[in-house]
Amino acid sequence: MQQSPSPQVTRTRPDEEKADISTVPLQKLFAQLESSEQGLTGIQASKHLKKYGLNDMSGLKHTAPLLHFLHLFLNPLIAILLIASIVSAILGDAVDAGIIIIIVLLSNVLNFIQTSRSQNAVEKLRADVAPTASVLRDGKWLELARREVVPGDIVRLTAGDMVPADARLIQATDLHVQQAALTGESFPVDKRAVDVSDTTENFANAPNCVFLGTSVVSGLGIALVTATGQQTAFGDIAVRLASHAPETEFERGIKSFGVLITQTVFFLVIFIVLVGIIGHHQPFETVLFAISLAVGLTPEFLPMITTVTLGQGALRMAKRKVIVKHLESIQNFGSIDTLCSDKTGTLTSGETRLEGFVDLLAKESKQVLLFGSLNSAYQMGMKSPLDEAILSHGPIDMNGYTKVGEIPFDFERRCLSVVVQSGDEYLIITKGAPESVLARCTAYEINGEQKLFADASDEQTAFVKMYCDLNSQGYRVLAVAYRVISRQEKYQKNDEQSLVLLGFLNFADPPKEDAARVLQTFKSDGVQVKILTGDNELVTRHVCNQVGIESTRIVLGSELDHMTDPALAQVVEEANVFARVSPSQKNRIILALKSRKHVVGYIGDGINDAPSLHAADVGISVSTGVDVAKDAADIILLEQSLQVLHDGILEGRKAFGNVVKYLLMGTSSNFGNMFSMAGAYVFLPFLPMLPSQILLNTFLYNISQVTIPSDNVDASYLRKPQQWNIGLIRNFMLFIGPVSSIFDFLTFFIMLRVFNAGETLFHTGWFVESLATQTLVLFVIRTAGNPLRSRPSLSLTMTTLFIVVLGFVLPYTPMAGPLGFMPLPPLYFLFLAAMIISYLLLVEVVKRRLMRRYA
Ligand SMILES: Nc1ncnc2c1ncn2[C@@H]1O[C@H](COP(=O)(O)OP(=O)(O)OP(=O)(O)O)[C@@H](O)[C@H]1O
Ligand SMILES: [Mg+2]
Repeated sequence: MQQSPSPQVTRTRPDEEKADISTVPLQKLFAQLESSEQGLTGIQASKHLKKYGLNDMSGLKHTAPLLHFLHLFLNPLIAILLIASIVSAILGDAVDAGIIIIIVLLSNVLNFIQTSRSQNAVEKLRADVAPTASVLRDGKWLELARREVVPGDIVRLTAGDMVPADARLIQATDLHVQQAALTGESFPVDKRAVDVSDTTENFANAPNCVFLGTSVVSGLGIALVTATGQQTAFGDIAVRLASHAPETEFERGIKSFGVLITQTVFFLVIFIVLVGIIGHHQPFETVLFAISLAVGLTPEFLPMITTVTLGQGALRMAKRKVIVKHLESIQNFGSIDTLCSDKTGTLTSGETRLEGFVDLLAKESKQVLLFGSLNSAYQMGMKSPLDEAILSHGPIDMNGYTKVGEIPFDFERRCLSVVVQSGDEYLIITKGAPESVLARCTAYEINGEQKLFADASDEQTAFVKMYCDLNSQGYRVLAVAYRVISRQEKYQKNDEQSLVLLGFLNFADPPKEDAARVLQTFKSDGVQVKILTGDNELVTRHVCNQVGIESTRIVLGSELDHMTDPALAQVVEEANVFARVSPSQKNRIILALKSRKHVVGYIGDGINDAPSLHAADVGISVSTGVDVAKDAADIILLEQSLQVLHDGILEGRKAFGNVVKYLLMGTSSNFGNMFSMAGAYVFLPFLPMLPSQILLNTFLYNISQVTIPSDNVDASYLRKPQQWNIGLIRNFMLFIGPVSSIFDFLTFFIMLRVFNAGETLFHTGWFVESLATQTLVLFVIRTAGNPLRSRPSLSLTMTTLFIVVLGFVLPYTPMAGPLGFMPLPPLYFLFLAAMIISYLLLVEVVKRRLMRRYA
């Protein structure tokens, strides 16, 4: 942390009697503070942790892995199936029941292991970017995970931090806190370590308390934590803020898919039970058959496959320096078609250099540099790249000036002031965007001589021209102004008036070398980039020209204020560059883009970016960004680079592509199979497949799918943003399902007529056929193009072929007896080969049509 010069610290002993404001008795906490200035000891801290729980909204509740596992058996279908098998075992058919139970167990074990493995891996990644707090423990300042903060801890607050818990200030220096989330007031509120007797009225405004859910805009504070997690005063608001944005298209899609399947399962079960009652079947057998079919139909591995695919995507992204905070956001990440970005640090290097400090005659001026430096050095907000540039310009003698006050920067005013004492005089020194500063000036100073601006003065026009010329050459410009002010308890925004304009600071912030090239790759991959910057239009245009962003039309923040939402929606479609926009205007632009059905990504690293990071479909921040921004983001880049972001987006598309493959498989081939089964049940004198065989079939099929997350995705698929397409999935079910049924019925016919099959031969023949067609069709469905041109991953090929071969050899193994199989006549395999080939060809034809329609 950067130590600010001469912080004037006010220090008060808190009065415990009067300020009992939290759920934890303050007396006790302060007593501990008295006894040591060391913070809590590790032992005390862990005691408190046990007592008050983790500092997050979930409290200490952590479901044990065993519970997770058992949860898998709570699925009603699985529960009924298990009960039914136990009954069946008691009634006599112990072998069959045993097989069913074993398969269910194996399925759940596989499911559980896969899911928890990828969840753990993702959890680890997330821990690396988890928010931290600066906490005093055993006399040392530590960066601890924010959830480990406990009541009684002493925490340190600096600009850009999120307040980690409810706390009472012990020390504060020019501390300003943004608590819009609590009070709606967007201008930072100042906080002091004072004693207050009455804290009951308008609690959030208590000047000596800071709250979870707020953030530090400027200044320093040291505070004693009084409440954490669910015990915090405004915890519920914080929960709402932290809680994830509305569910994504993908999550909605998965849900509606689930509903579709449940309905189908429901009707299928009723259908079979009815047929069973009317027809010739034993009731118990019927029930077991119906339930096995239902289990076969439900894509029970769907959550697992989604988690594993997204999890592997997250790991691959991490290798490319992109950390995903919420797995679900990967899908949105791959769907981004519009990327909104700020300018500094993303397009430009962010290593801003101070190039000039001039008076109003455009001559180099030591006073402009001195006043600029005083302002930058004494302000305790986030040091912007502009401040860093001023401070790294070289040593400046600031002796004789002590700081007495500050009016922090905000993105609406675009300027900031410090008040310094020099001798008996107090000066307010303001620096900021030239138009903002000029608007607050009534005079100007040349060669030490002050003159008032006349109304509509020529001088004013001349000064405007001065900075505009610099801007057009690509320089960023700040104006510096000052005036003599009286000693006041507190300085406020309206003290920034009647200022005297002194001169300008100009900065170079050249574009990144690879920016133009990377922007081109975004374009060719279907992502349009829009620039939303707080900087002015001249500088912005200059940078845009250099990196090849079309900027004939630059929309200004001031124009936005006069636009209705529908008009804005039109404008955001056409314009690529928005300059001098405030945080709330950035937010409006994003909402407007969303209203036009764009999937919007927003990348930003500042306090001012937090609202937009929330509003966008995917908020992207950088590991060096402020806590507030990282908190609001879904994705964190370990390097502020558009290239990294681009790579990440492609990984996101890949993960999404693989989840969709699984769904298409589940809805088409698997679904068709189960359907044929129900159909066969109507006319066959025996069950078309035994319940245990159905489950084995599904289990093996599922195993073949477990490697889908590792599969390659076609380059053509990665070339454009991908969106959830329930229409495609539904039509796959409606068209590809029946295609597989055609071949199933053909198999039935041949089994019965050509091979005169009895029950066991029939079961065996169909088992082998259905397993082979069901799994091999993956090679067709996994690509929108020609399957021979698209290479599947090695592991996917291996598992799929292994399962097919396993199906072929099972009837010849000792397992055949218990499973109810018998060897097949050799002629059958000839027939099977013909079937498989024509099936795959037919699916290919239908697939092409469907894919083209939904492309
Ligand atoms: N520390 C500062 N002191 C004075 N003025 C500042 C400071 N930081 C920013 N400004 C003014 O506020 C304007 C907006 O800030 P800034 O450029 O950081 O906004 P932004 O929206 O984050 O844009 P970007 O990141 O694209 O540059 C700047 O152009 C500058 O005029
Ligand atoms: Mg910025």
